[in-house]
Amino acid sequence: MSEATNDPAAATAVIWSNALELLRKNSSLTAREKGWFEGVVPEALFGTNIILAVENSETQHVLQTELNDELLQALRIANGGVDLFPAFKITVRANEPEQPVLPVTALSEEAPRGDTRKRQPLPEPEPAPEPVVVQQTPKTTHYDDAVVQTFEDSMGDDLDPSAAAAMSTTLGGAADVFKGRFGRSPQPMIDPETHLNPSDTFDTFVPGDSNRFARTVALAVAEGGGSDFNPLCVYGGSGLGKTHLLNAIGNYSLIKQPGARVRYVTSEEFTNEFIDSLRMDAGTKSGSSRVTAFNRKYREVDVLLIDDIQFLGGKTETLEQFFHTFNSLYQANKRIVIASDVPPKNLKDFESRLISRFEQGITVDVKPPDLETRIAILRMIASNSGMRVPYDVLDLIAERFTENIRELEGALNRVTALASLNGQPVTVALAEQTLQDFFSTDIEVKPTDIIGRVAKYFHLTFDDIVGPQRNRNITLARQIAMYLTRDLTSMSLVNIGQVFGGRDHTTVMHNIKIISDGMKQKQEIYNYVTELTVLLRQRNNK
Ligand SMILES: Nc1ncnc2c1ncn2[C@@H]1O[C@H](COP(=O)(O)OP(=O)(O)OP(=O)(O)O)[C@@H](O)[C@H]1O
Repeated sequence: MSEATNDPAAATAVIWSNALELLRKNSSLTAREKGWFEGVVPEALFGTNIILAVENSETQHVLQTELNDELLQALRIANGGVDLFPAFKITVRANEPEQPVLPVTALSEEAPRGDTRKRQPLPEPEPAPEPVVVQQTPKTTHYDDAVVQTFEDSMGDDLDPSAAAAMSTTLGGAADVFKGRFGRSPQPMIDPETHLNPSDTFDTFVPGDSNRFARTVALAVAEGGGSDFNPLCVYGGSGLGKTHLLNAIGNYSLIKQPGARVRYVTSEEFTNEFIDSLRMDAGTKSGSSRVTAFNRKYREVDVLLIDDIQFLGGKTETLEQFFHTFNSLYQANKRIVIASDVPPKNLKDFESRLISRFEQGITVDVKPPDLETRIAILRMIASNSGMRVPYDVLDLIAERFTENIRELEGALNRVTALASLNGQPVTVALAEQTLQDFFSTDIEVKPTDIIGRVAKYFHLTFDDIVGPQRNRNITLARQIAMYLTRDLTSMSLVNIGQVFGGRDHTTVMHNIKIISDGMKQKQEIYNYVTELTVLLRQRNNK
């Protein structure tokens, strides 16, 4: 990878460990072939060369001939897409018993062909380097014009203009604050064509031990790298960065190949679009024109990124459709990336033919981040938000929220919101006070509880919150309910949209952002969210 670190030894070790991991997962190599790489020790980087120490001339010969292509490919990917050539050095170790013994490999009980010498133990893992980011050329597209919105603009998605104006009045100076003190508020927009979120890039994805391999492979896929990674399946728990990685692949693919047809879709959207196409065709005499259009839309992309695939389980017709879409893209060498909450083999109610196709490529996981990574993520978010947050506050949040990065973000947002409202600096005491109700993160809250509780709080009905009405109070209540649903449950944006009367996930995202920003600007918004959170937590504690 092109991960820069000031320590050349650490950089060499990181590149080799990523390359080795890729070679271990390379399905075109047998276990015996993979064994040849296990005793290799990376020594140094010199320009475009990496010095690899091997134990004997036979290993060197095999790596330079039979396994040369695979080695070069892995090194190039691990080096961030830049060619890196191996230079071999044979190390003869004193005290090495000469008698032939079976090799020790991390992968297999089989010995690599012809290797009869004892293998060197694997090098001690290097300490994790400081998180660094891949330098990515900023994308200059129409987002640049679209991202900037005033507070009134930002109310627009779910409000008519008069209601927006009224709302702005109710919120007092909020609109002015948005335009004034904080300048123009950046509001990332989902690209209508690709459905990508331009904020989710490799630049903003902090690497750590929990996700480093997933990120390396994702970057390789975005670079257009090896067919061994097709399809790429990313799995892991909620809020650990799967959606972020999918978007990063899409965004980076567009940088590498500006004309590429990239499409991000959740499995719910895929299902809904398919059902709509069937329903619309049923009402016409024009044969299967809508289904044909649906097929064309998904079978003519260069990169298909499909999120939350687990939700397709048991949907027989949609799965059948997806199977054909998958085959058509796969055969045309188009890239397919899939995210799910479980590894492919554990996907429920999926036919084995589809699971085996998923397993043809590479499967990587994202795990809960360790403390250092959580701190690095919080530092990045804080620095991007422009708020001054002392490191001890970030450390405190990182220590308390361990399982889910979305919760980390939510906690930091609450702390900075309160500080901003009160014009106070962010301190550990303030963070302790703000977060005391949120430290227990294992309480399950249902979206219907949230909607019911928010409705009652604002003297409205459940139907008002999920219905189409756009008057001021209802809109605010609905936005707060959406924010709380995202904050207190692990539901995806698409699922939240469905619960809230079938709204689009971009509308949900937009409304959540309004409340997240509003909490920093307006005391009553902050109070509503805080009081409702406490009420919901108490209610669910009983
Ligand atoms: N390594 C990371 N660096 C920076 N931000 C991250 C990282 N991982 C996740 N995030 C952020 O955490 C939040 C949750 O991540 P994301 O939505 O990608 O999770 P997910 O695994 O897709 O969750 P779900 O399964 O619930 O949809 C996002 O705002 C994302 O940008």
